[in-house]
Amino acid sequence: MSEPVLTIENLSVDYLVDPVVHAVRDVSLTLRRGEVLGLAGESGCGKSTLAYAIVRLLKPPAMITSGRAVFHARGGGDIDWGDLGPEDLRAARWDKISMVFQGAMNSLNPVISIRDQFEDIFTTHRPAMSRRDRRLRCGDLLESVGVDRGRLTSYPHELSGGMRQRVMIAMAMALEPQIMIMDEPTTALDVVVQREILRELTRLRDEHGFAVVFITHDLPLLLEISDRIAVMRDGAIAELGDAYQLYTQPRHDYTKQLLASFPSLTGDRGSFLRESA
Ligand SMILES: Nc1ncnc2c1ncn2[C@@H]1O[C@H](COP(=O)(O)OP(=O)(O)OP(=O)(O)O)[C@@H](O)[C@H]1O
Repeated sequence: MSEPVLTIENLSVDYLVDPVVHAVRDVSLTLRRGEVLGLAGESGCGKSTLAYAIVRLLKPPAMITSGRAVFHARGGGDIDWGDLGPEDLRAARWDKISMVFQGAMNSLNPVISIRDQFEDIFTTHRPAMSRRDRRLRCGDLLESVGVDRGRLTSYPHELSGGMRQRVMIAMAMALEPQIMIMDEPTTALDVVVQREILRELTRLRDEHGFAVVFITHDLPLLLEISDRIAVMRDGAIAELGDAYQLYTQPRHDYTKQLLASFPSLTGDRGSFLRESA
């Protein structure tokens, strides 16, 4: 069992509306170095709120009412994200933990070339890097997600949705973070493109060893790519376990219900599942 890279302790988030929404309730979990942790659960169960809370990207009326998320640096040393000021948080976000959120591909600025948006990450976070190295690195990163480096001069509208999402993943990897949080990163894409991107992601994870928190309501997909899965219900973790075990021997009634709600899961058992060791 590998060491932890992130520990979430008793995290709770409310939306201060009337009546108050308890979106995340007392969530504790450990993310291990290099693992893919899937977060499953039906719409509205609090998956995105938890993800945003981890990186402190929540805006009012959301409020973290208790708990903390502690990042464990590779060389030792813990960083409690709640202790960071706005500047340190901004710096740590791409560097230590990066994010690809739902519809991220639409967050690319349409009037700025891919290269300029990409290089901006390095000019901001790695100011000492030479222009030549920056360019080289942007091209390498793009190729690592299966996009030709010639595309750097393109504008976002000249790329397909799948390509734009790949660009976002490449950007999220730019500073070699130890954690990537992905909230429905491929939902807007067709199934074939989705598969290709996820295959790339798994390969990149194997190569670079970053941990991934992968959020989707698509349980079959999650079973396929995750090492462990946390099932959320009403803001709390109902069950957390090894993906294969959760599929073959779900303990919680809610997990059983969730599994049963996907017809594809009642077919040929294991046909889409990575065989567990
Ligand atoms: N800005 C907001 N104001 C009030 N309530 C909110 C706000 N954003 C989310 N909520 C509520 O918080 C709860 C958790 O929402 P959240 O988006 O985290 O769930 P989710 O599991 O990610 O859902 P989905 O899969 O649909 O994205 C839901 O009840 C939602 O209605």
